[in-house]
Amino acid sequence: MGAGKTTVGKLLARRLYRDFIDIDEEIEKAFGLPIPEIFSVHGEKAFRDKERELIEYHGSQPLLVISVGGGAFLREENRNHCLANCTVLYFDISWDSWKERIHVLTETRPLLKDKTLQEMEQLFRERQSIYAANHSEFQVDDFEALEAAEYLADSLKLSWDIHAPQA
Ligand SMILES: Nc1ncnc2c1ncn2[C@@H]1O[C@H](COP(=O)(O)OP(=O)(O)OP(=O)(O)O)[C@@H](O)[C@H]1O
Ligand SMILES: O=C(O)C1=C[C@@H](O)[C@@H](O)[C@H](O)C1
Ligand SMILES: [Mg+2]
Repeated sequence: MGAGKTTVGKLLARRLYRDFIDIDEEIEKAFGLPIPEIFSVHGEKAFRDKERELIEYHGSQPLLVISVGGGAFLREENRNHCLANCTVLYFDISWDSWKERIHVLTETRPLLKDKTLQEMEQLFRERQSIYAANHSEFQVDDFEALEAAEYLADSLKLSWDIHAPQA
């Protein structure tokens, strides 16, 4: 959560000439409400069910850059679907860097609401293992968003050049 998937994903899509889909934004459109209100009015389960449905749909479309929400991989079906149909990039951020971002995250991320710093650290650390379900890890700490997008675009292009089927 808050590692930069939406910010960098949007920039990366532009560099790869791909359309960009942000699953959180699609969920908000589906409910016609911002995320904190979806959680308070409909509950987290309704949010997660819609997230599941939209990941299944968009994650099956070709040639997209998709940003999922920070909790999407808590569900095994989401992990399996993305791993089977997409190239999954994990944005790894250290606790020290993440701590600096808390102030911009708390208003819009209901799971951080009313949590102490210690409780946030616990949530941050207990989630690390689920993010091991990926195809490639990217350490975001030392990159500005634009640099991160450029680095990822170059890496993906290089990997496509190396692995492209021979004509
Ligand atoms: N590389 C970066 N360096 C500094 N700040 C960044 C960077 N990437 C994103 N940010 C800032 O961090 C905040 C969270 O970024 P963003 O919303 O892209 O995260 P996210 O991974 O999509 O989060 P979520 O999992 O909640 O969807 C934003 O305020 C954004 O401007
Ligand atoms: O990490 C999470 O569980 C979440 C992250 C956000 O992207 C949103 O999907 C929502 O606030 C939940
Ligand atoms: Mg996001």
